[in-house]
Amino acid sequence: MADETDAVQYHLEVGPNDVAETVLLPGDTERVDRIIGEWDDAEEVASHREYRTVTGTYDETPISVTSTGIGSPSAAIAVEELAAVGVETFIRVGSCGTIQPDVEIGDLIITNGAVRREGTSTEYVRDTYPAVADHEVVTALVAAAERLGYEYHVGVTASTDSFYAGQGRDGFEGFQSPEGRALYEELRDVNVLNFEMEASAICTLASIYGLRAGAVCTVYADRTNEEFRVEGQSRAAETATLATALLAKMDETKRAAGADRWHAGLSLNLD
Ligand SMILES: O=P(O)(O)O[C@H]1O[C@H](CO)[C@@H](O)[C@H]1O
Ligand SMILES: O=c1cc[nH]c(=O)[nH]1
Repeated sequence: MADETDAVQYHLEVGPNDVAETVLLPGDTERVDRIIGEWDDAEEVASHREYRTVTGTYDETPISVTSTGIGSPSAAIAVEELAAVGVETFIRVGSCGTIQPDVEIGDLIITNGAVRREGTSTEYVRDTYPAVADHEVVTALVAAAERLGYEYHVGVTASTDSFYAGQGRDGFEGFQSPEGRALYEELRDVNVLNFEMEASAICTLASIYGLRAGAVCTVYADRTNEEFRVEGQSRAAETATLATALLAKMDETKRAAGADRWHAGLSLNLD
C-alpha cells in the first residue's frame, strides 16, 4: 500500500494506506463500477465531489481507481493528492474521439504522448515541455491489449479543455471557434489519433514528479464521419486492470535483475 503522508487529502478524502501504488483514473464516476467489476475484490475508501476512490486486488496485485471528473483541472488535483499519499503509477481509463479514418468506434487508443491543448499543465511548466507517457506503462498496456485480443492503436493524443469548440465541433447554433476546425484538420494531418481531455495533464504532472503515467481510451466518437456510439466500454477497463498486474510483474522482474528500467532484454512471464 502507498504510504507517504498522514494527511487526509482535501478533495479526494483519501488518506495514508487507502490506495495502492497504481491507480486507474477514469473521468466518469460511473466507470468506476465497470472497472472494479474486473477485480477479485474491491472496497470504496472515499467519495467526495467527482472523486470516487475504490481499492482492491486483481490477480494478487493491489489496485485502486479514482474518478477524476471531466477535464484537466480536476484530473491534476487527483494526481497531486494521490501522489501525496504515495501513488507512483497513474493509468487514465477514458473515452475519446478519433480523427483518423483507420480507427473504428470501440477500438482502444494507447497514448504514447499528448499534444498539450489544455491549460492546466501550462500552470506547471512551459508548453514546449512534452507530455510523454511512461514507456513501461505503454508496454504494459500494449501487452494487455494483445493478450485480451482487442483492436488497439498506439500514438499521439490531443488533450483539450473544450469538448465542443476545442475539438472542432459545432457549438450552439453552429458556432465555430476561429481555430477549431483548422486545428482538427492540422492534427489529423500530422497523425494525431484522438481527442480527449485529461491525458496530457496527467502525463505532464507525472513526468515532472518522476512518476509513471499513461492512458488507454475507448473510441466512442468517429470524427471522420461524426458517428458517436458508446461501444466497447469494458475494453479499456479490462486492459488497464491487466496492465496493472503486468506492471507489478515487470517491477518484480526488474528487481530480480537489478535493473532500474524495463527493457527488451528482460523477459516477462505473462502467465
Ligand atoms: O470518458 P472520460 O474518461 O470522462 O473521458 C472523456 O469524456 C469526457 C468528455 O465527454 C472527457 O473527460 C473526455 O476526456
Ligand atoms: O470525441 C470525444 C469523445 C469523448 N471524449 C472527448 O473528449 N471527445
